[in-house]
Amino acid sequence: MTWALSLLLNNRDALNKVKQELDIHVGKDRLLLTESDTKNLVYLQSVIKETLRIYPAAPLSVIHEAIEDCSVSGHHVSAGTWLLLNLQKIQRDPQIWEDPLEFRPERFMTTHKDIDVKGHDFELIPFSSGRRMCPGISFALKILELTLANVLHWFEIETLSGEAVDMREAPGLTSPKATPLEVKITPRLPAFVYQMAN
Ligand code: HEM
Repeated sequence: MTWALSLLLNNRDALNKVKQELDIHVGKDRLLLTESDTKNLVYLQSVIKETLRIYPAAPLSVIHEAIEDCSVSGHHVSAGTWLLLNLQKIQRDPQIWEDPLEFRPERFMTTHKDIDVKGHDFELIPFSSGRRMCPGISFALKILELTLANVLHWFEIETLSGEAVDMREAPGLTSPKATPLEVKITPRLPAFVYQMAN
């Protein structure tokens, strides 16, 4: 959530496209979005994929142990070896992704429109892949979509100083930001919509 909001604040064109999509598919006369709304928000879904590509919540997988001798890209791996996947490195690999550090949700509507995060496309595996991949994937994606969509529907969001968000990462198991994201929020919808919800 934090990285998605930070990326959108630093990429106002993308933020405006999300808002346009919300205006078209939800409108400004209703507050709460539900799951049936989010399926129409294809640009927002691309924003989430692109965020999980550049800033996967877990940059490294959990430790896996080879149960038998095997070979990975020509490297011999003995049974019992502990293996970690560097998911972030794969997802930022310039041999696979053009301008990998650029935030371009449009990739997932054009050149990479058939790539998803469900563990089948090995260039994008923020939830890892295979039998031990993240069991929380469906829950995480739904909650991300719903929360991000609702927050961006309800509020105009700006940085406090109007300056770009500091995108430095801190070391950690879960991709923390080096500095907290601080934003100012103001209502985006007409007052009666918030009053109806009380
Ligand atoms: C955007 C959100 C999330 C991301 C990107 C994510 C990513 C991951 C990754 C990469 C792994 C390691 C898998 C492997 O090494 O093969 C993992 C494991 C796991 N995740 Fe998630 N996760 C997320 C949210 C969640 C949620 C919401 C839950 C629970 C409700 C959850 C529960 C777990 C569990 C239990 C494991 C360990 C699975 C095992 O070792 O068998 N995750 N997750």
